[in-house]
Amino acid sequence: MRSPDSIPSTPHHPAPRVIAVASGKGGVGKTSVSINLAAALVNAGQRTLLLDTDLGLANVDVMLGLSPRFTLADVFAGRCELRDTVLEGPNGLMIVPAASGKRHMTELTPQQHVGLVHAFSELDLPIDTMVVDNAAGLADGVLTFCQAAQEVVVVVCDEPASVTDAYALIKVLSRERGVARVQVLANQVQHPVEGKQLFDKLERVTSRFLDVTLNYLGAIPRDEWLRRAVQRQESVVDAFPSSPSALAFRDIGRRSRQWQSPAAPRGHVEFFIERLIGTPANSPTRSAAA
Ligand SMILES: Nc1ncnc2c1ncn2[C@@H]1O[C@H](COP(=O)(O)OP(=O)(O)OP(=O)(O)O)[C@@H](O)[C@H]1O
Repeated sequence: MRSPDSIPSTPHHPAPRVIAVASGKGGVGKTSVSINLAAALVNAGQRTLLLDTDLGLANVDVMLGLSPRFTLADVFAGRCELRDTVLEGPNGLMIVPAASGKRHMTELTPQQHVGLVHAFSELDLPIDTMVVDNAAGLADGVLTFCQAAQEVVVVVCDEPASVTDAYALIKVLSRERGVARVQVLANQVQHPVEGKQLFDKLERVTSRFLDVTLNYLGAIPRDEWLRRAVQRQESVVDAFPSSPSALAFRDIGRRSRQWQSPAAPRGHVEFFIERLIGTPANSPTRSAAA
């Protein structure tokens, strides 16, 4: 990555809104949600970038049938700049892929996670929204990317471990990272009521023990069309636009403007912070990702 003295002056494009998708437990459909939410936002006319930060088990590129020339692993190894990793996906969706199976990529230091967050301020692309697909679990990288986003979407499904792990994630984000608002998305529901019941269950505990506001984004049905789309290496939004899950994603994407983003930066590590506060990019932590 570039050294601080070769950083260009203030970028031309306004700061995009950053949505971090996380779940605590693995396998609940977080990557499917990230891909389809990004595709739905593109459908709604937003210029969208999908960032895969699952540095140990990346799969956004595989799920979309893309063959990246460079990934984030190459950025950290100094083989390319962050901008070189950006791939063009379906309908102009931009994608920054991670690297699968590179064990050392899961061992990045907290400074390197922060460095990656700051490196995005230099990426002067015309983006309205960036969707960040996180790894499962509560590792430092997940917490840093969620903390640095304007919105955190926690994906839950109707399994006890999913609900307890989602609660554990929200608790750490709230108590240790100052996250004050979390969007909850129920996935793989059998019936719309099930999604709201899951949300109510989570909210009952968080409102009792944590200082965090939960907002219910809605539910994505368990849908055989989504599985077929995965097999075709496409988003269900593009492959089967009138399927139940595609309609639900499009509805959530359309409403995303009303999630009430905070107007001002929160004053800690944040994606595109330099652009939000309107000063030239110049952070000593920037070179940490190099
Ligand atoms: N709404 C849904 N309907 C049907 N199948 C789904 C749905 N959401 C996800 N799946 C299926 O569940 C499986 C896991 O999904 P996905 O890889 O998105 O989960 P994940 O939470 O990102 O997993 P991990 O954290 O382990 O990477 C996939 O095979 C996907 O096809």
